Amino acid sequence: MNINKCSCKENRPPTAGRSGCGCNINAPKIPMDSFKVPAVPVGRPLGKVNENKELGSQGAGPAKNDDKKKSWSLSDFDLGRPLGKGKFGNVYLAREKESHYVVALKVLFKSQILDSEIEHQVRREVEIQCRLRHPNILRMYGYFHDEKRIYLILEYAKHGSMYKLLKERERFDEKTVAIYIRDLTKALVYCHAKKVIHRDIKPENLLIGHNWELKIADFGWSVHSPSSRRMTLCGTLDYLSPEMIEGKPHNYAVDIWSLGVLCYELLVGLPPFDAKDSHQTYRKIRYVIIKYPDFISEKAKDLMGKLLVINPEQRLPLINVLQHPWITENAPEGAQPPAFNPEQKQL
Ligand SMILES: Nc1ncnc2c1ncn2[C@@H]1O[C@H](COP(=O)(O)OP(=O)(O)OP(=O)(O)O)[C@@H](O)[C@H]1O
Repeated sequence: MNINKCSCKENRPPTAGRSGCGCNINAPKIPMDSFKVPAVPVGRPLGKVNENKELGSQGAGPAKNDDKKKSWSLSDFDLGRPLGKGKFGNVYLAREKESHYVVALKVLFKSQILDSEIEHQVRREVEIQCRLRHPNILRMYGYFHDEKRIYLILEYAKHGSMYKLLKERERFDEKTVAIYIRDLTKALVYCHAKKVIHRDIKPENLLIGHNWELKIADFGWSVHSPSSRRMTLCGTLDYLSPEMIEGKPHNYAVDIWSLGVLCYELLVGLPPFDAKDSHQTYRKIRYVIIKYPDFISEKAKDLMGKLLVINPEQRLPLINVLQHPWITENAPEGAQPPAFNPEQKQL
């Protein structure tokens, strides 16, 4: 096991509040110019974006009516306020000029991507996310690039990241978590049916949409299965499965493990294997040492206990997660996540 600094140049900084690289140094390199879209001049179009004009998260997205114009460019969009800062660039609210469709434009700097040797990761994120269509998966409508930047045209998730919401709320009640877990499970069933393993499910990679629904984002670490790709690890291991931290081959079951970790973190406010250093976390994951606070119900513990199982073959299949009594009782079909407002009391 390598839980020290990884030898790759990725140097993925820890996410606020935890670390967790899981870089993949063995993935094939794909040159930047494989983004075969004509370069467009960089110019910052002016214009005020009214985010309430969003067409809704289930809309078809911005469409190109003009057949002659095969690709997007920055001049197709009015840029609005920054939505957040990522490791390799920023995300802006934007509106497609013709359709007035509101999107999030993720701007990545090519120089940083090349320096960090993560072209393969960006390319994989684009290839995989563009193909997926599910109400609980953030849509990627397309991409374009210019000399210095790559632009990803993403569905706009109005309520930002799950990580931020969890920090504000500290933890969620069981009904809310059951709805998030039900929806995430459905999205993972869909991904796995398309032979995509996400491999990086955690609150930082989940966004909250217009109707407070959960959306899986960030497919940078996902792979098509079967895959011979391995992950080299560095940083904190919070969401990684026992087989991953031990560098063993892994499959779809890694997403089932992280579903269990997520369920715990959303209910408790801290991940189950949280410890003062990564060696302690490693030991806790390896022997599945979990302490449940008194306020966690028996049924919730039962579900988490069936997900957080060392042997990947013995983890509860996703389809059975949807039939588990904790899910069916707390998140019956049609139950939607609650709307939160900052004045609402925490639990
Ligand atoms: N589609 C979106 N809609 C709304 N807000 C978004 C969207 N995408 C990103 N954001 C906001 O921008 C922040 C940074 O996003 P970004 O994906 O660049 O971060 P990141 O986790 O560092 O990504 P990566 O790991 O891919 O570099 C998010 O935490 C979120 O608050």
